[in-house]
Amino acid sequence: MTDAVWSSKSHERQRDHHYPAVFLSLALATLVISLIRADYFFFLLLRGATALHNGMLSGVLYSSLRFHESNPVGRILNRFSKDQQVIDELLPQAFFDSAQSLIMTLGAVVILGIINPWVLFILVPLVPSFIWIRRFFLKSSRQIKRLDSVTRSPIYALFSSSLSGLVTIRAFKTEDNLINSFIERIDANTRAWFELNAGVRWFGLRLDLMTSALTTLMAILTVALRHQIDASSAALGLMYCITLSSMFQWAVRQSAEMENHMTSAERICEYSRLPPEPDFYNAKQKPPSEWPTKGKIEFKNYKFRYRAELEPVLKGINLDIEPCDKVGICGRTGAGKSSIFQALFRLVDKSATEGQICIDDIDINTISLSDLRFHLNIIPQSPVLFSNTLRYNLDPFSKHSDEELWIALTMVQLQDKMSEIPDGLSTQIAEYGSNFSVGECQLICVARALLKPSKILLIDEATANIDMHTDKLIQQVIREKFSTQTVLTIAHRLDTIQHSDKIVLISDGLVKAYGKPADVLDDTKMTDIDLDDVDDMEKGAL
Ligand SMILES: Nc1ncnc2c1ncn2[C@@H]1O[C@H](COP(=O)(O)OP(=O)(O)OP(=O)(O)O)[C@@H](O)[C@H]1O
Repeated sequence: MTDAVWSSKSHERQRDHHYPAVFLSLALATLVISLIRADYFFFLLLRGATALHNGMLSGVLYSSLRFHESNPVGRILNRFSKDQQVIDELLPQAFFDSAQSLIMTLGAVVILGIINPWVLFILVPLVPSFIWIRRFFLKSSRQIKRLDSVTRSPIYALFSSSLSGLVTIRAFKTEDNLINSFIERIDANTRAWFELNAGVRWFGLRLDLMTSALTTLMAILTVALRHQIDASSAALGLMYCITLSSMFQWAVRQSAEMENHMTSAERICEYSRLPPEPDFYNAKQKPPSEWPTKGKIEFKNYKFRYRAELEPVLKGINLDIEPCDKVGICGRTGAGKSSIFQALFRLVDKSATEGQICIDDIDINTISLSDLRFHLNIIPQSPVLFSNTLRYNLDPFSKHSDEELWIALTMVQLQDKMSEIPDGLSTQIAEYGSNFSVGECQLICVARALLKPSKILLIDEATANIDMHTDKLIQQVIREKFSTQTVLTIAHRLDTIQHSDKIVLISDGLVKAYGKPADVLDDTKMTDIDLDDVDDMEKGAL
């Protein structure tokens, strides 16, 4: 019968003309569908990975200070590097493989069912067994995967802190200790990684055994039913069965892998959902765009804690700072000087504070953080420079001309140094400003502050690493350039603040003295002040 069909003229014509056309059309359709699929898949992949990354980035950037205090930088870097890499590369691959293999497996099962329906009975116990063993494997592999991710963070943390403290490590000759603790951390991470791989092999072996059982049973069935199935169908069935074994095994393995990789997505989403600082953009009232016009600052019985459960570090500050005053803040280490600036920038949650701080009669708690911080100017204790050009570091929002930037550099005595560098304003500043001295970095920050129009400037020991002569010049520049602004300066050296309009002496979170420098330093008027503080101040050692 078959011979008759093969030899029939119509079939020969079909074989010569119709079948090649069908095959060609199918091949072309497959090509087009594959291209569309690949394109769409990469489009989805990019969108998904970008959305997850951006969500995590804004979660971290808008999170509170508390989050950054309790999470070492290595932990954050781990999520931005390894977890993001899993989302970018491994998860899509596993998803793609498992989906494709599963669909091909279904196709193979349908063909097997058509050739030899008895095979479908074998699948009845096999499929639940596959599902059960997959679930069993996933229970432990997910935990081990989490362990793998968690033990990687300390490696990043140690690496980044070792790089920034390299000079100290070499000076104290503790390279060996560092290397040993590095090896310990890598061992801890490798143990988790090894266990994960051992688990994958264990799972793979069980899957291999189960699919081999399927092939064996199929072979036995084919032999047993040899009279009912023709030879070509039997061969086709066996071939599909062998392919099905490896394909189904791969599909199950990759789907399990996919679930394991989802722990990275889970970790990234966790950072996307970090609670942002409250009232960042929205608040009870919006200050006028020119606010603060005068620069008057009032502290009214102000108490400040770093966390609601901690003791207050500012214990009831009462202070009236008049517009345009230059106020020096001094006190012992840990007295609470920097905390005053943290309070002005509202770096801790409102619930951890009591009392009021008013700037130009507006309670800073009633306006949004973005409005408040936008209108304050600060030169921080440790200079913050970005690895970008000098121009970017001076004027990140490109609001000034090159001429204005050079004027600012001239004011901080940096013009000679910078004009000697061939690239001038386009000089690349290395990470943390490591290609400049700490003093020079501080001067760049002072120049940046000079360029920002703001009625209030806060200076946190910004000239601590600068020689006396330059310090004096900078103080003079600040007095002249910021004559119409209110300037609060924290200083350890008395010289830095001796020309201030007023001096505040902070002791144990309270204002111990406030007045003209001469008055504050006059022993007769300070009977209630801790004289040790003044002695130390006069020695320039506070
Ligand atoms: N992030 C923080 N979490 C908890 N407590 C903190 C934090 N930062 C500072 N403190 C505590 O608050 C107190 C005041 O610290 P603050 O930094 O304001 O002192 P300071 O007078 O500026 O000291 P220094 O002159 O050394 O910079 C200190 O006892 C310090 O231990």
